[in-house]
Amino acid sequence: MTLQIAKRLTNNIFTTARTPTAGLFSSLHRHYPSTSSDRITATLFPGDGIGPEIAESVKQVFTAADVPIEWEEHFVGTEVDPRTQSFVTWESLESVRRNKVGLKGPMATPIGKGHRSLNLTLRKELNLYANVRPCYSLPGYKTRYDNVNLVTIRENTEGEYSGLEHQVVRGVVESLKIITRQASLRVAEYAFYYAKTHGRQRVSAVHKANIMQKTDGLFLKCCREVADKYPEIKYEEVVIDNCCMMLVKNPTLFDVLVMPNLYGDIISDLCAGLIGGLGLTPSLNIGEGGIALAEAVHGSAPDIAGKVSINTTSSSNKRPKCVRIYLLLIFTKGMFNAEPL
Ligand SMILES: NC(=O)C1=CN([C@@H]2O[C@H](COP(=O)(O)OP(=O)(O)OC[C@H]3O[C@@H](n4cnc5c(N)ncnc54)[C@H](O)[C@@H]3O)[C@@H](O)[C@H]2O)C=CC1
Ligand SMILES: CC(C)CC(=O)C(=O)O
Repeated sequence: MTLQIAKRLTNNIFTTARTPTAGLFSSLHRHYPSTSSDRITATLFPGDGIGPEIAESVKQVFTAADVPIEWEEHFVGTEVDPRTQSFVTWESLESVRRNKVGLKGPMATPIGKGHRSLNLTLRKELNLYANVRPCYSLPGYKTRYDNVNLVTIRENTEGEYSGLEHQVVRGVVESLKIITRQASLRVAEYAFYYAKTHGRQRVSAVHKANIMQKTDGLFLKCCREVADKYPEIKYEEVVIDNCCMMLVKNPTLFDVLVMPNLYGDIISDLCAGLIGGLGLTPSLNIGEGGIALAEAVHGSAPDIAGKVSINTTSSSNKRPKCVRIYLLLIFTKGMFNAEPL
């Protein structure tokens, strides 16, 4: 039944998405076995703000669709766990490590104060090194562009989000941007492997190496090294500011984009805007050892939480939110075609 629903939905949705649906279905087969005795256990973090509302819909959809899945629900703790130095508990991390697959709602982080970001804890502790964010125009959903079909792949563990900030003297603070060869190579490897296994033609590395010569320079060097191993994939480099302009002017100029952490955070929101908003874009955090933790691109949206106005496609679109969430999962399951490193 799951596959029938998936097929009907994807036939409607993916006709213009030009995604390799055959691969999508084989991956669904792999991950949703046909016998109900083979149940998948997945970790579920309802998260904050609109997160619990979304999580509730996911559960309802999966129950209605008879998906053979058991949710292992985990909530953010009320006290800092000394083992993680975060409100994310050690038991939650162990659940994802054990199940290898999970879905997380958005988690709020206070601005400019407070505890270690919950998202950063998950990404760093679970080594979720690549954040894959596909962005496709949805048929029937009119925006300025009809033909967006790109994927951003964001380095997810370091860069500007290393969480290393301190005061040098009063009135002067420093934030360290860390770029390592190891993390840059593995995200570049993932991007090229993803491009190859998804029939994509081109990988663009997004950077600001003209100014950040050492950090972004190393990132580019790693991308070039990996590019040499994939002669069949066209490789190019685009400066981040120019990339923003090109994306807004003509998103079809891009295929797969790989970039350091902060740029990926910003560019993926920009891309969501191209196709209608943050309610439309899924993402999958890929970790070492085959971990895959799916989440939406958006945050906890405190401004609309509890108002039953979560925009899952758009306020003017009548597609129910549960369908959108189901699609999100189908999208993210499709990403399993690229084997994690
Ligand atoms: N992966 C995660 O868990 C993320 C968490 N955050 C956290 O979320 C909190 C709120 O962050 P914001 O900057 O406000 O970003 P946000 O993504 O939560 O919201 C930005 C705007 O988009 C709207 N929006 C978001 N999701 C929507 C949806 N599904 N349907 C309709 N409208 C939607 C919101 O109403 C808001 O106007 C912060 O604490 C932030 O740190 C932010 C981004 C990602
Ligand atoms: C709060 C951030 C670390 C998360 C974020 O902005 C994102 O996932 O896009």
